[in-house]
Amino acid sequence: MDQNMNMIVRRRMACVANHLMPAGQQNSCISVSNCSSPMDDSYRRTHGDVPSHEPAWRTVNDVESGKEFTDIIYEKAVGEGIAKITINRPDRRNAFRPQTVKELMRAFNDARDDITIGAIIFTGKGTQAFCSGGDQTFRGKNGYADYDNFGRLNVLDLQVQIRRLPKPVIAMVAGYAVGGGHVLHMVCDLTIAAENAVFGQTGPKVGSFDAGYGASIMSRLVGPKRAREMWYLSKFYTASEAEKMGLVNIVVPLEKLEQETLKWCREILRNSPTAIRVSKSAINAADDGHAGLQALAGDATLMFYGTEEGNEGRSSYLQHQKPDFSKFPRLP
Ligand SMILES: CC(C)(COP(=O)(O)OP(=O)(O)OC[C@H]1O[C@@H](n2cnc3c(N)ncnc32)[C@H](O)[C@@H]1OP(=O)(O)O)[C@@H](O)C(=O)NCCC(=O)NCCSC(=O)c1cc(O)c2ccccc2c1O
Repeated sequence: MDQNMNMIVRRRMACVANHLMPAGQQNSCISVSNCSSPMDDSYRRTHGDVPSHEPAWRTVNDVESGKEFTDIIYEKAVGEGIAKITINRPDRRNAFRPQTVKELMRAFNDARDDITIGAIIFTGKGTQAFCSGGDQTFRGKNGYADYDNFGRLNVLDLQVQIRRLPKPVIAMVAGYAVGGGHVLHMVCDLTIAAENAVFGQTGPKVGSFDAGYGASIMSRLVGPKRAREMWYLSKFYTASEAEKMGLVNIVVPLEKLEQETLKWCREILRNSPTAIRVSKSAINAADDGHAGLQALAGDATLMFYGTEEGNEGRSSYLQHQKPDFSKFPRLP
């Protein structure tokens, strides 16, 4: 066996051994990219490597106003199914105010509705922060208020939107992902972190807490003991600590962050969109209760409408005829 083959076999065995270990005991130093990239299986030979070119980004305006967004940048990669949504308040470490959240929701909604988009990157402008949570200068007695005389906690709606969005949302994190910004990366499907990323909750330090997804999804990701630690102590964690805790998928050098994130997006885009859509709703289903079941069940209906059996019912109804369901097998 030549040296190259030897290495491939050792990596494959390490991956398999790691996969068979009980959850929580896996060797976290074997990163997914190390597992998948050097493989020389038939799929890889057929499909080749994931392209690594820089995409041409096209800026998308706010559909509601027809003008440029003020607090975010919304882009789509020309000819590829990738959207990128960037919080653009770097001087405040990308803290969000209600306007930021409203713009984010409109961009995510557009990316959901655009059937050419299959993966959405969510990030922050610059290298110092992904997002530092709610902008405390806008915080009042009943939430965050900018252009209104009343407060709101509209980031909670954004969290739900990302969780239910039937396409993968990938958090691309450089610098701080703290407070409400930490919750935002946790609700994303995947997190790709730069080596300079810093993770943590800050709420208890500034008189706040997120007792919704900020607690429940975190507890699922890192386990209840760690979740308590993160909230009670409000410590910060390095990217490599976060990777070991299961908070992030991979850590890469800062200069490779976007390249790696695009690679993951392109890898996803090579796969079946329906399989990915149903995987997302299935992974969320049990934790999300009725809302989770509804998303998964909606996927089943969506697919059923495309079948002959589904169409038999619809067309018979429209033609005022009895449907003939006898021609469809009652499968075991
Ligand atoms: C993120 C930091 C650790 C970065 O520290 P660093 O030293 O690098 O930078 P500075 O601290 O000097 O920051 C530069 C500049 O930005 C301002 N800034 C940073 N973050 C915020 C912020 N969140 N709000 C307002 N302003 C911010 C900072 O003041 C500086 O400005 P100057 O004018 O002074 O130069 C560090 O910045 C930091 O710890 N930031 C605060 C993090 C934080 O506590 N966030 C809020 C947590 S609460 C929250 O996010 C939240 C929001 C919600 O909407 C909720 C809804 C429902 C339930 C719960 C919610 C919730 O908890």
